[in-house]
Amino acid sequence: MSGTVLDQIIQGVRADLAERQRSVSLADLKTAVLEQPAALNALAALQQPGLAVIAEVKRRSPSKGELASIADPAALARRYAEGGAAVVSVLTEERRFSGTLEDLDAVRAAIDIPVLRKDFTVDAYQIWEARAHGADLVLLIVAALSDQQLADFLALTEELGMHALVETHTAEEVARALAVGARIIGVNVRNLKTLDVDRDVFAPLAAELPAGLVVVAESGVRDANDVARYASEGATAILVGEALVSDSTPAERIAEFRAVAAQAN
Ligand SMILES: O=C(O)c1ccccc1NCC(=O)[C@H](O)[C@H](O)COP(=O)(O)O
Repeated sequence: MSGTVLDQIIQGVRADLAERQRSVSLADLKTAVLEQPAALNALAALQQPGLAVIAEVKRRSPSKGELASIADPAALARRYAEGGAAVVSVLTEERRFSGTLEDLDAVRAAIDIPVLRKDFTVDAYQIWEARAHGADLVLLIVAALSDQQLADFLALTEELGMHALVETHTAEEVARALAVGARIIGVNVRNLKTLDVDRDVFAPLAAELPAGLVVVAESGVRDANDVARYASEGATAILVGEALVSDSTPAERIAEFRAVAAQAN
């Protein structure tokens, strides 16, 4: 298989997507969307005072392999919500992350805070699918999309009453996210093309972002020191996977992260 890690992931995502498209038509998804309650306001949840925590349900990853078995994603999501998470992120990519749309359904049914469908969005079908499964927020990775796709997918997301976490990793990607009017911008310190994690990536990119946006520091949060650092560098939210799924008391960890950030500012 050739190309970057991101290219390889997307190749698998497209193959799995084609399979789902064969079994569930877009028309059926649109009907399912009509039957869903309105999306929760993830933007408002992320704008509440204090550092917002997006807590991720993540079983495995290309960089670390197996992280946690997570037999009951709903139970984990409830613990995240009890700890004060603003949003729960559910990885639904199957090949590399062992996530499923069933995980999304289970989490959606278990909590009443916004849910992020975390996947590699390359087709509008996935946005309809996210809403049909109760998601309030979708991920748009700038590196994986053209400017036109980014604008179209953001517009569709908002038409469906959801919000988008628009993920960047470079100054050029930040400029592209701003150009389409993204209001929730993530800076992923993990380079999805190489898997390198470099926490120094966050501060200069966060400094480019105008006040009033939700600025999410994504990846590489190991402990309270990392949280304090991201908060002092301008993060208004953090997205945490590994540190929470490998902790026996994730609710307490989230509460600790929020308390630490309050002191850092
Ligand atoms: O986590 C990976 O190895 C990974 C590899 C390739 C593409 C995406 C990847 N992760 C997605 C994420 O952005 C993270 O799950 C998320 O930011 C949480 O990261 P962490 O707290 O470091 O688990």
